[in-house]
Amino acid sequence: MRDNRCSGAYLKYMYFRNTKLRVTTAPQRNCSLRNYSSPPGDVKSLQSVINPHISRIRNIGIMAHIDAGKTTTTERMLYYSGYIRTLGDVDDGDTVTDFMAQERERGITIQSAAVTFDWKDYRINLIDTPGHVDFTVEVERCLRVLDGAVAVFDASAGVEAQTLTVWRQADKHQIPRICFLNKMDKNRASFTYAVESIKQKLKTKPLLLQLPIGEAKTFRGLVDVVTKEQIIWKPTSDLDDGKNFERKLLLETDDPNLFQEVQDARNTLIEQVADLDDEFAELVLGENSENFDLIPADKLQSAIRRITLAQKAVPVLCGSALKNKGVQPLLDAITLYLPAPNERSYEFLQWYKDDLCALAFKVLHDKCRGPLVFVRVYSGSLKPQSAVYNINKSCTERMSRLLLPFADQQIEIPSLMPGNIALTVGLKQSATGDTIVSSKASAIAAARRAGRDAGEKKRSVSGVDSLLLAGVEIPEPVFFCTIEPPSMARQQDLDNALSCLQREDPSLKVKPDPDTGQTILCGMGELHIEIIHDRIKREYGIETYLGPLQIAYRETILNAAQAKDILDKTVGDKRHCVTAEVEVRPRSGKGATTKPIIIYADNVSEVLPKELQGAIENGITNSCIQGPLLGFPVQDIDVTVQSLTVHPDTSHTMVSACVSRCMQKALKKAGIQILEPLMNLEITVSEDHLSAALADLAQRRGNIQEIQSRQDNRVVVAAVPLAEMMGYSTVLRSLTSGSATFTLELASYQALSSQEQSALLQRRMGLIIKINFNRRHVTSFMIHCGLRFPTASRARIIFWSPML
Ligand SMILES: Nc1nc2c(ncn2[C@@H]2O[C@H](COP(=O)(O)OP(=O)(O)OP(=O)(O)O)[C@@H](O)[C@H]2O)c(=O)[nH]1
Repeated sequence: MRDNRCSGAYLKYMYFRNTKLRVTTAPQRNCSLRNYSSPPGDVKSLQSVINPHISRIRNIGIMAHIDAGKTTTTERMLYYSGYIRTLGDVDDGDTVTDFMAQERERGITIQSAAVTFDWKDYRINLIDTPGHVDFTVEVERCLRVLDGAVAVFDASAGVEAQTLTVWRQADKHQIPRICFLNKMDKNRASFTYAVESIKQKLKTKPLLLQLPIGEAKTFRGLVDVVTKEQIIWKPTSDLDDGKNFERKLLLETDDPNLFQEVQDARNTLIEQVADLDDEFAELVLGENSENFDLIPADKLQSAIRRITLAQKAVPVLCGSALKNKGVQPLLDAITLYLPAPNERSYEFLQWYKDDLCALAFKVLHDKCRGPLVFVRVYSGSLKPQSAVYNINKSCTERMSRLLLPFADQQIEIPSLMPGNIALTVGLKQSATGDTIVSSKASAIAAARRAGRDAGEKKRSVSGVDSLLLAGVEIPEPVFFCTIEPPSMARQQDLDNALSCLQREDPSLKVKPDPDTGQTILCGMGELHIEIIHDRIKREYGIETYLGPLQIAYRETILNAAQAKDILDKTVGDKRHCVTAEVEVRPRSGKGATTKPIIIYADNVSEVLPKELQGAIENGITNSCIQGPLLGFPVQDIDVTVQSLTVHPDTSHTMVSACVSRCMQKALKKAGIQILEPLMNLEITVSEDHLSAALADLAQRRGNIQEIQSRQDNRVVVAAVPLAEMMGYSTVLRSLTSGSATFTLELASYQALSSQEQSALLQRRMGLIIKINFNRRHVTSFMIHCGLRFPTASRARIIFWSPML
């Protein structure tokens, strides 16, 4: 029976043979306490539980389009490995990895969850990642520290929009992968269709290691193409949990058609592998050239492993996680074909030798223990009660404890060796993407080695910069809205809550509105902002008010322009005097970057000290954060600093201020064009509802690019301005009786037409009106109109609105 206690902090004890480990649970999470049993009986000692040999570790992620079955597959893995005694279900909201209240209520994964378990003689550190496009950053930061991944597909849908995104992310981090065609039990599930779509859309070479026995309702098992064994799941009398299956050689007499199919599939696999692996090709061309049946399964498996690690092809398996079929062979394949941490090559490891080098990749906030920082150790070891040095923050921090993660529960451990992932307690400064080493001296020594290396290779790597493990690029948010506490007295609490949430979620941006002083929340999508709002209420007990969701437009310039500015100010007894002259030009080519490219005229660069250059660049960058027309970031501009004269006593702050003012003048002169986010939209809709969906798209300035067939459904691929997509899910649901699904992803920024631009300007600027309100009226007025109010001065409000 499942224990559903929720509440404050508690401790329980886990026994590894005779050693008792303390297990703690994050207190603030609304969780159902799961029944974790002790690890499998063949674990020899505590040491082998905590830090298995590196070759026996698999750090893997589960990634896919939304609803492909990642969490269901993960839950089965935990069950078969013995870490949970009862199977949870996404639809019942009781899986181990979806432990946040919002995840359980909505049946979707929002944050990645790490679990550690053993399968046969291997330690698997697994991260279940979200599939919704609003949480793509969450996927990427996990991929950054993983050595391999399982891409899960809905076998009735093949490759879907978000699969492409996560596949590209895995390509970027060069992660070897296995494909798992899930939902083989579903109506319209098709192994052939899914494989074909992997070939076509992911442009990869699938290696079919299994064939399904039956499809949709008749799906009952698999054939292992490598060993020619059939695997059939047999329900026991009262429990069909998938633990009971039979593996035996497939004989021609069992099923002559299937036998022939498997024979052909094995021959094709051998030819494919021989094409991609020279060592195996020699074997095939030598003594076994006449009869492929004689090629030993282990030789074929080793070659498939080499090919997978080199990312020349991807093994494909299939099953139905929900119907408890195919997960144990998937676990075997993870240990067989995905790399151990020491099989991945990282250039930086040679600079650290045996010193500690770790990457912080995720932060969780625990109300009692403070920030819990997830780290992956690449070299050296981590020990509790020790000091570590954060290279990004240039600070030394003390780590008090080390914990192994089991979703929302953790086990305290005495050390962490290379290749492993764990949680640290006590690191207050470290954030996602920070590189952690043992001491400042160790960082300097590694920087020296890296510098020597760079010199030998004639590359320019500047000292400590080369030591930073690449973090994760955080895309600019596309939505924003104001957020208000219920009363001024709770503003500080709200600020604290937001800063904790920001550390957990680097894609969440919080900034003050320079006009009104209000807090602005910027996020990756409607769902993202909704979840943050909900978390503030549940986890921090603050009922906040959100302004209407607005689009994060961009600004750019139409022409080149020059401007000159003189700043002459005396502060105290010091005279600060700067004269700056800049030219701005639109950048050709599509970059969509808000970072201006800065060039110096020869007469400036010749005499420019480094600190002064920093001040100039600060001024230029700051002026691009808020464009001159509507205050949106300015993108795609080149800047030339044509001249600069600075009085000897002038502070760098004054230089920045003067350059920034000069830039604002130049930008205004150059003429501003507003750019709006253009989204890639993919709608999967039945033939019956296709015309309704297309007619609606036409009214949303949608540009339909392609209509594809996906089994019995149609997939509409279109580009639509984000401004037209507010509340689209409700409209699409009513148009298609809830049968259609869609994904939306930022494609680019496009220029607004002059009419659209002036309509936007009117909407946003309107009239300047002064009103006197008391506090209660302000709040209710704000909810109804969603206008922009200054938090600081409640009584006298100045805002812009065309409505009044
Ligand atoms: N028919 C069928 N349904 C499945 C299977 N696996 C999962 N499902 C269902 O698909 C839905 C989504 O499952 P999840 O495991 O939450 O999928 P997910 O990929 O983790 O979803 P997100 O994390 O929200 O992207 C649930 O209703 C599951 O019950 C399967 O093998 N067959």
